[in-house]
Amino acid sequence: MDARNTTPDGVMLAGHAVQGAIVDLDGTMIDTLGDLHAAMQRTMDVLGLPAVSREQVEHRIGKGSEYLVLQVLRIHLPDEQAQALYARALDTYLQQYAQLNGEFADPFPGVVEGVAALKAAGLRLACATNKPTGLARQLLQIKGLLQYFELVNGGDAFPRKKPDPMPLLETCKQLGLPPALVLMIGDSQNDALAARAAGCPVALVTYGYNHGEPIRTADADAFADRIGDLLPA
Ligand SMILES: O=C(O)COP(=O)(O)O
Ligand SMILES: [Mg+2]
Repeated sequence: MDARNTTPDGVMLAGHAVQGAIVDLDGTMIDTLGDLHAAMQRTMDVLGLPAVSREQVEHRIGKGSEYLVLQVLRIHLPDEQAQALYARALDTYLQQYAQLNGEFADPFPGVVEGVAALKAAGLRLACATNKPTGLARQLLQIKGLLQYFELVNGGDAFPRKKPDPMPLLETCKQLGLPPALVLMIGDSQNDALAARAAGCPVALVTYGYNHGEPIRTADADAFADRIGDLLPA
């Protein structure tokens, strides 16, 4: 640990002395819009439904695959028909996604260096995403990020997803750290709400997907243009 940036309680990040960080995946570490759009478009093709735009997908990222698929169906279909098609659409989407995972996705600028710097500063790192765990682990591995994380918990890891605090509380338990000592780093108000409810400090990156809303409207302890900016210079 760099002595300038540390206190007896941990590393100073976003105004809090912390010993660990939980990092979100989509929109925070990796720009997955290309993957999610391609998987969703292929799903629409299989189902014989009209095209879906990148923006329509972008505004529905962050609450898990189930939410994305149902909300995209609802763009074109009345609710009853969307519900009736949902199980088949989700199944198709997950199959299509598994076939292209990582092909149209890349880490955002500064992410690999930033995550490495958090680790080098002595922080315990976990990833908590609403994406299914298997796809998340595979994507982090492909992009050279898996090695930095002790734990990866996806949207299927617990009964409830972010913005519920459960994934963060359970991840803190697995790390063996109290939530107040674990910084949540995310890109959406989902992450901020989950963190506040769990009692974790929270920092938000400014470049991700926030359901089409300006990110600075979310309640956070810090905002960062790059993950590495969270660490004192
Ligand atoms: O909506 C998803 O599938 C993933 O979103 P997250 O990685 O930002 O939690
Ligand atoms: Mg996200």
